[in-house]
Amino acid sequence: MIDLREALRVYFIMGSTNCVKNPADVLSEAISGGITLFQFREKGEGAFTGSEKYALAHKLQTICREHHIPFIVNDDIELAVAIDADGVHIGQEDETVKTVRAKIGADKILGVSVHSTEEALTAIRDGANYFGIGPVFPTKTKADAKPSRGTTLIEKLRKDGCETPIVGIGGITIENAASVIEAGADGVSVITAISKADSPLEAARALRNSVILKGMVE
Ligand SMILES: Nc1nc(C(F)(F)F)ncc1COP(=O)(O)OP(=O)(O)O
Ligand SMILES: [Mg+2]
Repeated sequence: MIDLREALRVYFIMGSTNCVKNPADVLSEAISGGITLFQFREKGEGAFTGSEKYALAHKLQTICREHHIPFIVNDDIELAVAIDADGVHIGQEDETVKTVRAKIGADKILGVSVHSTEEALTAIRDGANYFGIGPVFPTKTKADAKPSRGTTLIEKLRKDGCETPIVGIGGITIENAASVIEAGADGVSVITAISKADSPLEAARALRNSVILKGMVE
């Protein structure tokens, strides 16, 4: 298993509906800019389905493989298994952690969205490798997002001694990303801040610089 604390640092999440430019070009630029992990999240109005979704997933996975960037699939466990993704990310409304862990096997990455200590404890008990916590700030990207809660839960889990890798999500920008790390997260995840940037490369680079503490991973 890769070192998730490092891999979660600059976590880009995207699907075709989040991009202005060609998704493959956006991902290539984001990788050049220094993202450390990628999540394929093809859902919502106008998203690809079926064979087109598989084709895009395979195309983006190939780009990630060429650059040794782990490729995570959001929600779609069947797709993840079919293309041998590096892992999956699920929320509280998706299949249970226990079921998904059984489907993907022991050495794949399993990320879970958690919104409380109870959800975090259950996720760990059932085999999660990292937590997605948010929305930290208001977001327009996820239509059914819960109200933003700042970094309260991240700070609480760390104060209670939780050592599980955590990535913050929701409305994170180059300007507010450092505060999420200071609160105790190992990384930040973004969609729009990179996918809708004029230069996804520059946006990824700026985001990386804002969260990579000097002297750590350069
Ligand atoms: N996709 C996500 N990725 C992360 C990650 F940790 F990777 F940053 N955290 C949270 C979510 C939200 O996951 P979920 O609650 O299932 O909603 P959706 O399926 O609409 O994304
Ligand atoms: Mg989900």
